[in-house]
Amino acid sequence: MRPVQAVVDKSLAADIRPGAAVRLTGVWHSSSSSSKPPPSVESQGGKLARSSVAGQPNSSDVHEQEAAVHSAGADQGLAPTTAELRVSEVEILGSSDPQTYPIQNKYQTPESLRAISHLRPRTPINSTLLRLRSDAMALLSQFFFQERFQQTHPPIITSSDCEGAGEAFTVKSGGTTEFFRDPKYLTVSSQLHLEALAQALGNVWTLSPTFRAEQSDTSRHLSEFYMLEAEMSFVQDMDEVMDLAQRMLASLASGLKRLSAAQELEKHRLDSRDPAERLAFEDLVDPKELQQRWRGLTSPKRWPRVTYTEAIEILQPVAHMFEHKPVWGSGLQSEHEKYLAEKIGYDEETDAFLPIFVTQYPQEIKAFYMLQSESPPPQGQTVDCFDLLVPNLGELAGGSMREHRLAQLEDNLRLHGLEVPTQRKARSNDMGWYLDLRRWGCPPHGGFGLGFDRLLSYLTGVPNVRDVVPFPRHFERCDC
Ligand SMILES: NC(=O)C[C@H](N)C(=O)O
Repeated sequence: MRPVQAVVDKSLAADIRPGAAVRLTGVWHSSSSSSKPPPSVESQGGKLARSSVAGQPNSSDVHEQEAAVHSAGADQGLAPTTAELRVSEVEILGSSDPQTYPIQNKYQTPESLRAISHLRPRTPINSTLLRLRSDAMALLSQFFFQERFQQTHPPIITSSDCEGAGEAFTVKSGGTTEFFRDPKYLTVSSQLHLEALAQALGNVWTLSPTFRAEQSDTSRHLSEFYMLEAEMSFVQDMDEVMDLAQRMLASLASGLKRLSAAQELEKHRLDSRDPAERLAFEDLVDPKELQQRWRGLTSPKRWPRVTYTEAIEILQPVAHMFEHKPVWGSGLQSEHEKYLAEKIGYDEETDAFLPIFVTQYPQEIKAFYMLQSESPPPQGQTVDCFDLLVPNLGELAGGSMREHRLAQLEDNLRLHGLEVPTQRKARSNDMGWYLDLRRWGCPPHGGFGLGFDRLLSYLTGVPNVRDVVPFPRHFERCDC
């Protein structure tokens, strides 16, 4: 769709109250004669909502604009072929009282806008972010379609906590968990179900809502978030999975660059003349760093891969910089992850931040389903897994090779203190079904999960993940 801009005389502009839904009719001025914008456009809350009727533009009749009504928004993009509608008639379709309309044409803090998440998408910056989110979904679908992955719908209500971290929300009906006979949970990861589907369909992927009852009130955590998960069958080794993650992100970033929402975001970033443009732009990542991120994502270089053991060796000499001491056998803290991403990921030659893969973590601190590494370091047994780390944010994605052999998977369950089901029982709440997958023809396989909202926050430089989702849910907040 072509971006359009409405130009309204001051006399008519007075009729367009902040928040009102209007239809604007007039004459088109177009810099490209091939396009055919409609004779009128509709606008809601200051954004052009949609074109109403198809028709022929008339580009002959436009003079210098007298008043480009930015108070009414009327701004759908910035591409050079922007069409201008010189408005001669304003029809009010839905009135709005400017005295009580909560979106003011002045700076409002991101926090105050989060409190009105039902109206926040009407602000220029937020609607741009949500359009960019939509573009990203379309590009990812295209990428996986081209890679011949099947998109699937794994369940939201599940019988197990895949990650075993005790962070699952329990599903209740009328105050009890009786509805399904046994307690059920909102999914923390679709991985186990994707494994079942990958055995049947070949490579699969999903972008699904995921839930974690983590009491982490940070700019990186949501209780309801979207996770992109991919599972590959018949995989030789984990390099194939990491290669896929890099290809996917590179293709997404280069696709986004060409679309108007990303360009529009750049315009909002640069244009601070209109106070409304600055909405939600507090603590924005420095534009130089943002470019370094995008250069890294689209770099033809292979992203660095270091083992967890090597990472600990890098961290230990600078242990004084951290609150938590880096020791082999403990998880990497987010301060460690950020340091590693900046230190290892910075590519001087291209002035870019390449995301980095940290691989082979100790088995004890990782999930039961991961495959043991064949040649672990002297410090202890590790598993074939990876975390994808980026500067300022830390972990963006995590993946692994899955233990595909029944006996070894049972050993892993024991090692993690989990129950080993002997035989699949109908209606049971245990992991029997997951072991069944190993019982009958399980090829080596692996996959990853990537936090989609975190990715958008990384791509846009909007530091708080709550500002790239329409209705954020997080610890102690679920307002509408
Ligand atoms: N699909 C995945 O590999 C994601 C993994 N289960 C996680 O939640 O981190």
